[in-house]
Amino acid sequence: MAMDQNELKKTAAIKAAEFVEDGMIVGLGTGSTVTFLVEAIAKRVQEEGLHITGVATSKRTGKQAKSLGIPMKTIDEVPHVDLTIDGADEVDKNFQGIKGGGAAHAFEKVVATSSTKNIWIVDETKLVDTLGKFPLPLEVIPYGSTKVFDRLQNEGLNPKFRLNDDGERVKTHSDNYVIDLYMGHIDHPHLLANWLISQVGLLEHGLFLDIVNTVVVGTQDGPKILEAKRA
Ligand SMILES: O=C[C@H](O)[C@H](O)[C@H](O)COP(=O)(O)O
Repeated sequence: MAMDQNELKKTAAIKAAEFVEDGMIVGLGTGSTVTFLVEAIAKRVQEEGLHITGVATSKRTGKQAKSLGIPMKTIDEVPHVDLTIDGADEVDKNFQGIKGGGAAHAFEKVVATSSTKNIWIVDETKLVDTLGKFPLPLEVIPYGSTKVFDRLQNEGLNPKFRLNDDGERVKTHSDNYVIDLYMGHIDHPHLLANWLISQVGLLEHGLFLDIVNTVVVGTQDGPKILEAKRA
């Protein structure tokens, strides 16, 4: 019987947990795939006596990891991170990706860019030829956010403030808004990333470029480890 998306995510997460080694400081991403990862790492901590320190990228991940007995520190309390494992919303053939479906991309990028190695865990439906079908998340400070929004609209980037089920604007952990760009396809991710990050008031975007060299993909034939051929 075919595995559903959640089962595929779980197989990728369990496989990726094998990359964690004794003594490591491990960045733990955010999202449904990472929930399986945290369970798998916690199992190794409990059953194998694996000693690690976790660094969470969201309150949700931190709470889960702590409750399962993984010793945790904040990103500001550790000198560096050895390995970060996180989910992603889209990954292209060059291992460039979109993250932030759960609005955690700013914290995730802080941890990822402090990490010696980064691994993504995804199910096979997230592998794409061109990024951008998944709306690109931005984190924008509330002050002047309509000005940022207007600029994005004038550039034809099709922005929408992200709303919760009550119709209110979604807030990140830093109390900022999320604007999603409904672009359909992103032909030049680096150019777009550079333009976005130069916009005042726009704190961070969900393009994660040249960050990951290993992707563990949950497929119907089992988890597959993809390695980028990057210098
Ligand atoms: O902000 C959320 C993160 O970037 C997630 O890693 C991403 O959205 C993937 O989430 P999920 O594993 O739930 O599909």
